[in-house]
Parts: sequence; structure tokens; C-alpha cells
Amino acid sequence: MPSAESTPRTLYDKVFQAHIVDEKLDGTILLYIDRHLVHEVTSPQAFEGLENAGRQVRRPDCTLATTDHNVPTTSRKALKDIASFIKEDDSRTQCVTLEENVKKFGITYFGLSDKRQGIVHVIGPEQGFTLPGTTVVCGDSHTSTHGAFGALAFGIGTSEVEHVLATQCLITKRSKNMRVQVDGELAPGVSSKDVILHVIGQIGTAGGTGAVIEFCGSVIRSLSMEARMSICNMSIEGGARAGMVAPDEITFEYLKGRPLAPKYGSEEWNKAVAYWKSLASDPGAKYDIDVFIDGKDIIPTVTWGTSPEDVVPITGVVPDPETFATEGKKAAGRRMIEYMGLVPGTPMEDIEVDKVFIGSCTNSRIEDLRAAAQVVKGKKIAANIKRALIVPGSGLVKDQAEAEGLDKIFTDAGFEWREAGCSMCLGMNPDILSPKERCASTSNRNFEGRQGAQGRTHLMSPVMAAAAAIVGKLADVRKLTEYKSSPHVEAAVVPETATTNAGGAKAHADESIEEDDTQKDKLTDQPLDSSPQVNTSVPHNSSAAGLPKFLSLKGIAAPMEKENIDTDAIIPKQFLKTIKRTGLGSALFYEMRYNPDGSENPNFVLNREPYRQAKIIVCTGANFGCGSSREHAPWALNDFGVKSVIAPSFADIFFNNSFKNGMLPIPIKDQAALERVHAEAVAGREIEIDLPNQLIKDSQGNTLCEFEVEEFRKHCLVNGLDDIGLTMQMEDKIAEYEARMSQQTPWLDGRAYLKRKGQGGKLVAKAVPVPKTNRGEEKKEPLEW
Ligand SMILES: CC(C)[C@H](C(=O)O)[C@@H](O)C(=O)O
Ligand code: SF4
Repeated sequence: MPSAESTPRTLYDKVFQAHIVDEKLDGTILLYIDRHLVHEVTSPQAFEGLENAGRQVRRPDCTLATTDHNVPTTSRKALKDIASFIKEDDSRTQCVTLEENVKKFGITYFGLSDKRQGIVHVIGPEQGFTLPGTTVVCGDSHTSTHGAFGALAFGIGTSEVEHVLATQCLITKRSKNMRVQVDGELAPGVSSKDVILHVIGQIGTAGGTGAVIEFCGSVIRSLSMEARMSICNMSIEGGARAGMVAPDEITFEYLKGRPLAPKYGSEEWNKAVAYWKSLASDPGAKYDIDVFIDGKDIIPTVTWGTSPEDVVPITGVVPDPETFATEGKKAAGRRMIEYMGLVPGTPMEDIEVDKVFIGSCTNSRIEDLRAAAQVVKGKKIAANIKRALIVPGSGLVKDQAEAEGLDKIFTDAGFEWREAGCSMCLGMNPDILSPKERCASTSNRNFEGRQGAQGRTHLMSPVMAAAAAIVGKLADVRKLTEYKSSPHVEAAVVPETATTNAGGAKAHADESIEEDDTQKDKLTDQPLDSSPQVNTSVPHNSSAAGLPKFLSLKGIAAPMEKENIDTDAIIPKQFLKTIKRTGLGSALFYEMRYNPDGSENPNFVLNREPYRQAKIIVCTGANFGCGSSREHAPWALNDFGVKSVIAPSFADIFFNNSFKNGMLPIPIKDQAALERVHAEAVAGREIEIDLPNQLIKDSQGNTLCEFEVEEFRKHCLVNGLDDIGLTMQMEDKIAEYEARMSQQTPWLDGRAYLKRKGQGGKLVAKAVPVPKTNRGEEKKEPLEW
């Protein structure tokens, strides 16, 4: 534990400081990671890298794995094993690969027949794996969810997953402190999802770039842990690396009795609580950015466009892009209106929906289901609703809901009651939208094609999605239900069962109806041309061990003018099912690059000469690479031949991921300078990036502008350094840190089913196979694989 210092510190400062293993003069920090969650999409290449380099997982006792993104949400009654259960080849390969890897590396794993399986961001807190004051990472952008506990939790790319597996550390820098204070009270019918949608509407999707947001104020304090998780979950949609809430009595109450939390009432518990209480920001602590919001200004909120910042109160109308501030925003607005099939001026409540999805790591916890069931109870979904899905976040949430009879309320109303997984949040499994279908969704991203190619997503709270299902249109839940207080505030006192229950799944809604629809969706959502475009001119690393050196890059630069180019647009979800880093060039910008019939879109820049040979992208719109943590985005760019992106600003995870692949993202804030570079790109002339001198030059060698790059990153790029190798040289410091923390915060060393004794008393979580019939009985320690 850090000693008290005189300068007032924020919650973030304290947690960050307590995890520093080493700090360089330039501010590069080796940060210790307490908790690592692993899922099937972003881990295969990391394990492969580990294996190729002959490395082990350093802390299996601090690592927890599950399958969530690819898994079907249909009944598991006939489940024998994952290999026979998942029909789709690529999805199956990813899940089977994870199972092989957890066996090989001895990692605790909740498989499909374990009740504790579910979305990573639901199961971590549920098991007490996520604890206050910890650092938590996962190869997934919504790791920010865990910040609700006062943990510093953030998403990382696959190279960093490999780095954490091998070293339990990450190389990073300090973030800015941002405070979002929501005071007052929430009106009836307004929930935490409305709070965060409202906040993102205010700050924009790049508002939190480079910062960690601390959510505070009386509204936040009054919220349950589940509601706080929904808020922190979407910090990433506000551009922040992480969101945090100071731990308090509500946090401690939630943690009592969780399998991996210190035992309630024990000396260790008391010590932990005392530490957790010390984490709150000191009075007078300084924030770089401050946002104040009055709770009474928030009303049920929905999105209208294809970025999470495009929010409007449900009582509002579809905005008119012609009223937007800049030409760029007008153009983006027009495209969104067209994509979403909307007419400016239409009242939001007049918009008909086709499908309803209640689920995702934002809103699939027991309170979300309780709140939605309260709206649905005794009613039927509207005739125009083709499908309404309830997808619990974990097997335990599902069990709990069934014990409370919520499943019955939903199925009586016409909803499908599904098994746990990410499902229609991003549709890596068969739950997807058909083209042009409109969905009322409790998930967190409304990007183009997110829930299915050409699908249209409106984000909202669980009660609002439930209301939409009943009315058949986007609807104001306040007109349907009498509320005494906000849904989540009341729920704060309802305890949730944290222990595992044995027993099979209950009966499911009739799944036969969905099959045709699913088949249809599937066909339209598949890439039409998936043959990889191999660009041999670009050396590519097959693991993070050793990168090509980056000194100077000369080539054609493709101009792009869009803001918020998200990673779903750089590479859509159907291409994330690979277990390799290569062969993704043909998938780059898939939706923009190809027409629905598979032919090339001649208007897209990379389909025009000379840009087919582009090695650089010059984007004049801010926030390039926002959204998911998928390292597939830089892999696809790299595979196409693009080694550098120049833009006014970047989303943090994409920025990091690029460097890990020997690529150079260059932020240029000076608009005039960026314009000079952009003009060369538009003219189709080559430009040159001179990294040692930090200059961008035209084809004649004249300097167009200078650029900034962090010293350590430059050093690694110029020398082609493998940063895992670098970190491993710090073994003494890491071991010393671990020994100290075992004394100070002993509850963080593997416990319960994560704790296995190896040789010399060293913690080695050896996974033990269990019978397939075992559905999570604690005493059998069902590390099921
Ligand atoms: C697959 C994963 C990399 C991705 C993320 O990081 O967010 C996914 O969870 C998503 O929501 O798009
Ligand atoms: S955002 Fe969606 S896809 Fe990503 S982890 Fe959450 S539920 Fe899964």
C-alpha cells in the first residue's frame, strides 16, 4: 500500500501509483496487473506468440478465461462439448483453440456447461475476481466496466494480452484525470444507461481521449453496483481508457460472499475494506477535465445515428444534419440519416422497430432483467416485432432470473429467453440483424453494421427497450409504467446470489422460428470475398517477438475525411474469427470498400489509383480507431500495406495496438500542417515519414511538418524491439513487487478455485478436467475443459 503523500490525489492516481513496478525518466511506466480476463476472440494469437517464444503464463492464478463472443445462445440441453455444439467453423475454431490454450497453459476456464460462463465483464464482478483498487485488463475495450469497483480497468490489444500473460505487467503512461460529476436526483424512469448516454452526448465520443474518468456526485453514489457498471462500461464510448467509481458501502455489500473476494468477516476482509476505503479521491485533488451534470436534466435517451454520441431524448425528433456546425459534420450527418433510414424532424416515438435486444455487457445483469420484466409483465410484444431477445449476461444471472420467474414474464410476453453470451451486441454468433432491420438495443455500440451488415441500431436502457418491444416503436417508458423512483436506485438494495447452483437449464422459448431468419441473416452477413490479399512488400510479424525496424516510410498516402472512423468500420466483426494475425488485408474497410453484391465500390479511396498502393492514410477527421480493442484493425491495415496513419487524434487502444505491430500512428493537431499533408495525398503524390528526425516531407524532400512521438515508442520502432523481451529483463523488479504485494494485499493472490499449490509453494493454477455433467458445483472445482 502506498504511504500517504501530501499532494491530494485522485482515485486513479492512487490505484495507478500502487501498481508501478518501474518508472523511466520519460514517464514510461511498467504497471503491474492484478487481474487478467481472457476470451476467445483476442487471445489465440497471444497464446501462439507465447508458445513460439517458449514462454509461460506468469500468473495463472490471476487469470480467468471464458468463451462469450462466438457462443450460440440457443438451448444447451444437448451440449456435449463445444466442438460439436458450435456449428459455424471459424467460431468453433476460436472456442476450441481457447480450450486447448487453457489446458496447455493451466488457466482457470468457465466453459459452456459451467453456470459461471458468461460475458467476461459480467462474470469477473460476479465471482469477486474484480476487486477495488486492482488493475484489471482484458483484450476487450469494455473492460472499463470493472472500474465501477474502484479498479483501474482497461481494454488492451492482443499483443498486450501476450505481454500480460508473459509478464503480468504492461508498459504504459499516466492518463489524464477527468471528473464527471452527476448531482441531484434521477427522475422516475431514468436509469444509469440514460446517464451515460447523456454524458457521451455532452462530451462526444472523443471527449475522454487520453483520460480516465472518475464518475462521482450524488446520483452516482446512489446507484447500485450494477448501474455503476453500466456507466463505467460505456466510458470507452466517451473515448476514455477507463471509468472509475470510488468504492463505498454499496461496493462492499456487493462483494460480500463472492467466491473470489476475501472471506466476509475475516481479518483479511477487514484489512481489505480499510484499504479500499482509503482509495477515495482526496479533497482538493486536481482533475484535468471537469464535467458537471444535473441529474434532473437527464431524461430517457436513445441514439439516432451511428455513433454513441448521436443521442436525443425520447421526446425529441430526428435531427436535421443541415443544422450541424461544420461541413464535415453535415456530411457525416447526412450519411447517418441515410444509413439509419430516417427522415429529419420525425418524432423519435414514431420510429418503428423490428427487433429488440436486451443483453450485452452493458445491460444483461439481474437488475437489468428485473427492470425490463417490470415493464413487460402482463403485456405482449407488438405484432410488428420480428424477434425480441433476452440474453442474460451469465449462467448465474440466468439461473437467478429463472428463480425469480422473470423468464416466464418474458416468454409469456413473446420474448425469447436465451443462454448467456455477447449475442446480438456484435453478432459474432448467429444472433444478428438482417439488412435494414431496426433494433432497439441495450448494448453499447450503434456503429454501421455492428449488429449485422446494414442493420440499424438504437441504443437505450433495458426499460426503454422493453417499452419498444411492447409498443413496436421507440417509446417513452414513462408512459407505460408508474415509477416511484429510478429503476436502478431502488434495485441497489436487492441482493444477488453469488454462489454457484447446480442444476440444468430450464425450458427455452421455441427456437424453431428463428432458424430461417438466422440463416438468412447469416448469409447476408458473411464476407463475399474472403480470399486474403497478400501484400508481400510488407514484412509481417507472426508473433510479437521481434518487429521490423521503422526508420523512414515513403509512399502514396490515401486521403480520408471522416471523423470517428471506428474499428468496426476498419474491420467488421465477421473477420475477427481468425486465429492468425495475417490475411486480413481484403477485409480492411469492408463495408465501405465493397458494395452489398461484393463488387468494389469505385468511390472508396482505396479502390482508386494510385491509392490501391497506399502505405499511409491521412485522415482529417478526429478520433481515428475509436471503439473496440480489436488488434485486427492495425493487422488489416498492415496487411493491406498501410504502415502509418496520420490524423488529428486517435483512440487510445488503437494507438497502442499500432505501435505493437511496428506501425506509426501520427497525431497532428495543427490543422494547417495536416492540410498540407492531406493536399499531397489528394494530389496522389508520395510523402515521406522520417521517424528519426520526426518529419513529414513531400516527394521532393521538402518538409511539410514536424511531428511528436514518445521517446520510448520511437526507440522501440526504430530498433524493432520486442517489448515483452524488454519487460522480462525486469524480472527482479517484478518479483520484488509481487513479494511486497503478497504481504500488503494478500487477498489478491489466487484463491478458491484459482489457487493451486505448485512446487516450492509457488502458485500454479492447474486446471483439472471435470465430468461434462458438472454444472458448477463448487466442491468439485469445475474448471471445465
Ligand atoms: C472482440 C473485442 C475485441 C471487441 C472489443 O474490444 O470491444 C468486442 O467486445 C466489441 O464489443 O466490439
Ligand atoms: S460490447 Fe458486446 S461484444 Fe463486446 S464484450 Fe460487451 S457484450 Fe461482448
